[in-house]
Amino acid sequence: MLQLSLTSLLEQLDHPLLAPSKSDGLVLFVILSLWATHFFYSFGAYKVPDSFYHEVPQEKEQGALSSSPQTARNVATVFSERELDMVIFWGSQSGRAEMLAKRLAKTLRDGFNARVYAADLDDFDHEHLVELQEKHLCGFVLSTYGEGDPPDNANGLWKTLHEFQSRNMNLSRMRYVLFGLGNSEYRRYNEVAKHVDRLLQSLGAVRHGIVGDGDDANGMTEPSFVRWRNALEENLKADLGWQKGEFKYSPSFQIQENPSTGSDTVHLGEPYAVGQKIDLGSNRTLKYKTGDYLALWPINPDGMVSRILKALTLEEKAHTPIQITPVEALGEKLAVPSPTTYDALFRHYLEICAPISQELLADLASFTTSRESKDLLLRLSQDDVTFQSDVAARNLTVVDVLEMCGSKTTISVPVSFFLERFKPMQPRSYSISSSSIVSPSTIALTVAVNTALAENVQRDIVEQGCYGVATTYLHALERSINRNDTGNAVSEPSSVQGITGPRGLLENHKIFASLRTSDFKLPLSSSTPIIMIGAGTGIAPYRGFVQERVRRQGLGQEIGQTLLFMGFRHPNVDFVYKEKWTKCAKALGTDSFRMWTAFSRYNDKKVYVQDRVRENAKEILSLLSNPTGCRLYICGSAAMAREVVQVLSKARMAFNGDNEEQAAQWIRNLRSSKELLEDVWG
Ligand SMILES: Cc1cc2nc3c(=O)[nH]c(=O)nc-3n(C[C@H](O)[C@H](O)[C@H](O)COP(=O)(O)O)c2cc1C
Repeated sequence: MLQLSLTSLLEQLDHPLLAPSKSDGLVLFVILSLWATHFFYSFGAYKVPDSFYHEVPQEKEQGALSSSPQTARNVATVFSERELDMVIFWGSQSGRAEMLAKRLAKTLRDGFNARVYAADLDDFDHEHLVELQEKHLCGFVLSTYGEGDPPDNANGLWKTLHEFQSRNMNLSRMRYVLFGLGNSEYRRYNEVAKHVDRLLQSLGAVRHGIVGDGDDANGMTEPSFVRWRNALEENLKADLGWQKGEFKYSPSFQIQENPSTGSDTVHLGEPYAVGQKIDLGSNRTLKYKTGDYLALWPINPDGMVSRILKALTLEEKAHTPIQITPVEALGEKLAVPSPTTYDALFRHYLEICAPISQELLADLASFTTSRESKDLLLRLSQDDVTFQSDVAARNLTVVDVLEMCGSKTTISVPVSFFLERFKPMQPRSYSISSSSIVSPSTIALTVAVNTALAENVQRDIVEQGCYGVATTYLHALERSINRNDTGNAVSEPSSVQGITGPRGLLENHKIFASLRTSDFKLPLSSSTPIIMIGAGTGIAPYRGFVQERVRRQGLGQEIGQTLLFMGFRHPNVDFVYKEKWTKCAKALGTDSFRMWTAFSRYNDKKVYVQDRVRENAKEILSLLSNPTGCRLYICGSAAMAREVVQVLSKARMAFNGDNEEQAAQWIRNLRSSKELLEDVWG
């Protein structure tokens, strides 16, 4: 997991490096846009994979739940002082567990009229768990990362529970419920929740209900969570005597319209991460390195913003300054800046383009006064099959659903609900696909865009469903540059405000972005052999790698074996950089550079990149045993990476006589020595 301190997260990118120019980066982008049109006509809408949300800045404020700073980090004191029924802790890296913990707290508050709060694990010192009383119920919503590791903000709990175990401590007064988030494509599926449960059980703590598990691999996180929560509600009634009352929405945030707010203090869309004002413009010497990431802050398109403002009848007040404050007693933290405006809130600070969940649909039903709308929302949300076909398959967003319900007369959703239930806008990380020595002042990205959809969105042609917010934004930017250069609009992007940014900060095609370093780097010596394996946009960093090797060869350096394995769907659809690879092959010579392609939708026989790896496994193994070193890269989906690793392990067993454990150890060694570098998602 990559980490960045928030202060270094963003710079205003008026440095020429990150203001896209018409050269390499954008030429590249045009090529890709054309490719992407075909690609997505055939295979559906583009969604930015969850794993692009690499980091969630964890708030470091202390004691949000307690009145006294001395006792703020002691959960037992917080329970007593605030007369709480339950605290639900989240351990989350990219925000999903956090969101679920907050939702659970809200559902239990509104449904049971209980005093339930969600809290960041990092805000507490967990040795105080021993002071809990039996009436104090704890909830844990925990995701798993890396090799079955806890998310950063769960490290404290992890360490404390291990210490408790080694000291034979007793937690028998502790009562808890637990839901884990993971992805069964990973070897250690949901390991953190399972392990925390084992630790708590061994310490004598009492669990209510089962350990819930949401599997990202098959999109089951959401339905599993809802099922687990429904069962939990039954447990709370049966075991703890909690009583369900009439649903009563209690806003966690107060919104005050304040037209006289000084305009200088209003946040109009400048990047913001919890509690942090982002430093704009302090760094004028940005430099990237081949293999780094560009983290881009996207902007929701005008069409979506105006549709949501209309659905909430806020159009007239779109630019009125609003002050947002947490309702004190609830202790919920605000993840967007205040004061701001409704327009900036929906344009810059909330992820309103995400696909709507089953649970959100059900919750929207409580805000409608129309029987018809209520029935529609409940029907769509309660039946899994109908939800899949009528909502999920169409990638519907909250905006689509509000429009389906008609005007404000039939559904009136408070803005506070959006603040509670929608993720704050997060930057998307893209592997940079240019070489810093070949193209030091222009960054190239390899991005798949549904161009037809993106253009409709930019032209305000109402298009239902969600799409990649960042890629649509990049596409609009590219179109805007082309229009300006030729004076001849290719399309007429209406997202002018989005493109020029708040207070015109992004005029002349600038973007809010930051550089993120990575380990995914070329070896120091260009004579070291490299093996690159990737599929889809996973080939992005390899473009930069190969460019760099060609340049180094031009400078007279010796170039080691350079093997490239690429997986695409169809040679005429998504085989990007075809000519570039051919040119590189010529430049480097076939002694140094060789490439293999695998197409999964070309012939009757589906061929995947791992099949090409299998065919060439002997040579790959031999290069990896090169005494002077070799580097193996895998970039793309986690499923593909796992298959590739499996193929190599099997080859190792076949050719080197390893048993299964020895082959697994060989892979572990490659990883720890950084001879094997992986950049995977999903
Ligand atoms: C880099 C990375 C590593 C992951 N490692 C694991 C893993 O070892 N085991 C697992 O079950 N899930 C793993 N996952 C899946 C996450 O746990 C899952 O996507 C979860 O919903 C993320 O929740 P969060 O947003 O609260 O952090 C990994 C995800 C990423 C992006």
